[in-house]
Amino acid sequence: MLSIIPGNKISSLDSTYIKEEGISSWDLMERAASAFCNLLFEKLLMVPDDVFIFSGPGNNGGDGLAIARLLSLRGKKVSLIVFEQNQNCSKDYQINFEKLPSQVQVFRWDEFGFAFNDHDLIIDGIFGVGINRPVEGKYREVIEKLNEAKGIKIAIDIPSGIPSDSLLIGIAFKADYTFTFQFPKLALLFPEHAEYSGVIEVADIGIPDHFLEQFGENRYFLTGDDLKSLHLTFNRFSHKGDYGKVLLIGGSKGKVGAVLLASKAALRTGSGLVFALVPEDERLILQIGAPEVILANQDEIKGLQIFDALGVGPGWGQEIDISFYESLLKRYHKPLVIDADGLNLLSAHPRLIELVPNGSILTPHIKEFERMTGKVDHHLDRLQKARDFSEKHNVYLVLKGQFTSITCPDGRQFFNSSGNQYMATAGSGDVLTGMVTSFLGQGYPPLNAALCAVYHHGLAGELASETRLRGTIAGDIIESIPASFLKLGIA
Ligand SMILES: NC(=O)C1=CN([C@@H]2O[C@H](COP(=O)(O)OP(=O)(O)OC[C@H]3O[C@@H](n4cnc5c(N)ncnc54)[C@H](O)[C@@H]3O)[C@@H](O)[C@H]2O)[C@H](O)CC1
Ligand SMILES: [K+]
Repeated sequence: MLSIIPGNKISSLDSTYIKEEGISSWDLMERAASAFCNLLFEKLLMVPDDVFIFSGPGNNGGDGLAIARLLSLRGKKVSLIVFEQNQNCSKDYQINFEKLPSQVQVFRWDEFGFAFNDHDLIIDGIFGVGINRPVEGKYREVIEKLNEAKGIKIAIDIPSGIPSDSLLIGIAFKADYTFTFQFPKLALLFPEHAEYSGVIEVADIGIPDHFLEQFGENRYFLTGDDLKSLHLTFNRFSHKGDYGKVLLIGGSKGKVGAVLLASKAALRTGSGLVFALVPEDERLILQIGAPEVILANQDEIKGLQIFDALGVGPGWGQEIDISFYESLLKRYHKPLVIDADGLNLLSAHPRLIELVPNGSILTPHIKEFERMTGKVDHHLDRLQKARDFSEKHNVYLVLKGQFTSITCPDGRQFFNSSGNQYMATAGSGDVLTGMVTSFLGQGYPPLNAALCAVYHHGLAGELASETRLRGTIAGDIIESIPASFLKLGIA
């Protein structure tokens, strides 16, 4: 799995890697530049003919120079805008400057006119992960102009101004796309930086995962390549029991739809038997909405251990009999999934959190999370609080949002790459609850259940929204779950 390396370790990673590979730092920069160009032609339907590249004094600027050469050789009209005298720039910057073809027009930043068209391509190679202070002076002036400019904007590695692992102070380049090298830098995953990063694409520069791992700090980026090995395999001799028996508990007047969505999602994720416990008056709605779901009776609720997994909380409301919740937590000893009001009730009755079985999976959105842990200042703070909470209570924490994070009791943190903005729709979280519960009930270890559910949920959302865009609803995500399995080749 792709490790996320903190910015201050990237130069030791580079130097150790190039030594081991027997290549030069220039070779690695060349790989980076050509990976960037390949992504450019892959991701943009039409690569503009007029390209403007802004190169700062470090290796991010050096990448810009190499990209200028490669794009010029591919017939683009490239203008290069520089800030410093060559002798004040990094070694590989200087080498690449010497290699520029004569067709590339070079401007000093203060000689350049800043007149762009809609179809121009602007590439930001001003600063990368080596930024060490807020952007001021000429750099600020240029970035402000670029942020106002027309054209398609792409950041090399990270938008200039964003520090690799912490919160932006001051200004930064606002990119439509960020092509980041080998792994996403942590700060690209912060919601505070969404308007700067644009669409994030990872450009593979050939450093193997096991090598990255040595420099990482237990943070990983979850991609489709990781998924297959996390799945259990079933065959034609498998019977209903193998696919697990799960129980979803929730629903209240007007909110039984949440349990309906979670139950259907559990069925589509492969659960053999899905039971639901909803208030007496809501049973009929559930049964009509999903005939495949079995309504749980009192005996089943008494003997909870017959269930392989429980999903608690969707649409539950805050008015439930808290002693029932308490007895549920006392009587069920396997990991369970807690969402929505199940979490809000834990915040309102903190003594209950001590009863949550070890290894349970809690799936809060940002507001629910704050109710559990107190006020959060920014995403980095949130990620730290997630680690503290998971460790203290021995639970897995799935923090929902763009790049949903999954935090383990041992501190490992995984960031999901699938999903899109169209999934921010009512009931989407209930679908996820049903999916996690389903995987848990099928016998997946809690971490794998969380990782598989989160990734498939995102991919199903992407597939559902292909034709429905902003009209995508939670039910569409459920219907696309099988297509997500199919896409990853999982039987
Ligand atoms: N393995 C990889 O990921 C590779 C990354 N590459 C690229 O290299 C950059 C990082 O390069 P580095 O030289 O370390 O830093 P920068 O280019 O970001 O800039 C450092 C440069 O800028 C000065 N500086 C820093 N902050 C400021 C500021 N606010 N104002 C003015 N000047 C500032 C600093 O003093 C230095 O002179 C990485 O992002 C990738 O793009 C390689 O290509 C190889 C593979
Ligand atoms: K940059």
